[in-house]
Amino acid sequence: MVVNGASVVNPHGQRTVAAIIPCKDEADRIVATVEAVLGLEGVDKVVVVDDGSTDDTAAAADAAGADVIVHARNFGKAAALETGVRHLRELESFNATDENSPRHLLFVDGDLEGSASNLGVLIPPVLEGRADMTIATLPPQQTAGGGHGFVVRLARDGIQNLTGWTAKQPLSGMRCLTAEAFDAASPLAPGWGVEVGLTVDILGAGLRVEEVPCDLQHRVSGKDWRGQVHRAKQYRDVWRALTRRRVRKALSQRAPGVAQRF
Ligand SMILES: O=c1ccn([C@@H]2O[C@H](COP(=O)(O)OP(=O)(O)O[C@H]3O[C@H](CO)[C@@H](O)[C@H](O)[C@H]3O)[C@@H](O)[C@H]2O)c(=O)[nH]1
Ligand SMILES: O=C(O)[C@H](O)COP(=O)(O)O
Repeated sequence: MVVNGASVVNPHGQRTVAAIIPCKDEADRIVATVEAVLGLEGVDKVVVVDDGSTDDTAAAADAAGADVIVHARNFGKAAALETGVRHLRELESFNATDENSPRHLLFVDGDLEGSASNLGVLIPPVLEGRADMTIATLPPQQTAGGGHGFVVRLARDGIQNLTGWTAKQPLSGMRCLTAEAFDAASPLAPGWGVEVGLTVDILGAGLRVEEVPCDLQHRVSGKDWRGQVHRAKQYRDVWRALTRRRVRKALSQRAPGVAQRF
C-alpha cells in the first residue's frame, strides 16, 4: 500500500515478504535454498530467476516450490533481480484484493542452501518500520577462499565518500527492503554493481539502512584464475556504479534536471 509515496504497514495485518532468488547454475544448491526460504516466517512467495543457467536450476527450483522465471540468456544478477520483482508486481496486480501488496522484498543468493533458514533476522526491522533496508553481514566462512579485499575496499570507500556511511560488508547481497526503497534504487546498477547502487541510492533518498549479523554460509570464490576473473568483473561493475553516482551527484548540484536522467 502506498500513501503519498510512502509505504505504510497494512492496516489489516502484517505485511508479507516475497523472496527473490537470482540464479546462474545453482542446480546443486537451489533446492535446499528454496526450501529454507519457504520456511521463513513472513515469507509467502518465493521467485527464482534462472539467469541463463546451463544446468537444471530452473527445474530444480520449480520442483522445490518456487515460482520460476527463466532468462533466455545470461543478463547478470541485477537484471535477474529486476525480472523477479517485475514478475511479483504483475502477480500482485492481478489480485485486486491482495492486502499484502506491494510486498517487502527479500533478496537471497541461490547458493546459501540450508543456512538461508537464518535469514529471518533481516525481516523484523523492515516489517516493523525501523529500517528501509537491512543487509546481512556474514560470519567467517567454513570454506577456504576469498580475495585480497580490493573490491570490498573499493565498494566500502565509494559508499562512504558518497553517503558518509561505512558498510562492514558492502557487497553482501542478502537484503530485505521495502517497495519504496527498491523504487529509490531503480533502475538497479547493472551486474555486480547492484549492491553498491542499492546502498548509495537508498541512503541518498533519505531512507534508513542497517547491517544485521546473520549466520550464513555461501560458496566462496577461490583464488584460482576463475575467481580472479570473477573479481575483475565485480571490480568493473562496482567502479561503474560508483562513477555513475558520483557524476549524478555532481550534476545534481549544478543541473538537477540533467542529473535525474543520468
Ligand atoms: O550472472 C549471474 C551471476 C550470478 N548470479 C547469481 O547471483 C548470486 C550471487 O552470485 P555469486 O556467484 O554467489 O557471487 P559472489 O561473488 O560469491 O557474491 C558476493 O558478491 C556479490 C557482489 O559482487 C553479491 O551479489 C553476493 O551477494 C555476495 O555473496 C548467486 O545466486 C548467483 O547464482 C546471477 O543471477 N547471474
Ligand atoms: O571473494 C570476495 O570476497 C569477493 O569476490 C570480493 O573480492 P575481494 O576480496 O578482492 O574484494
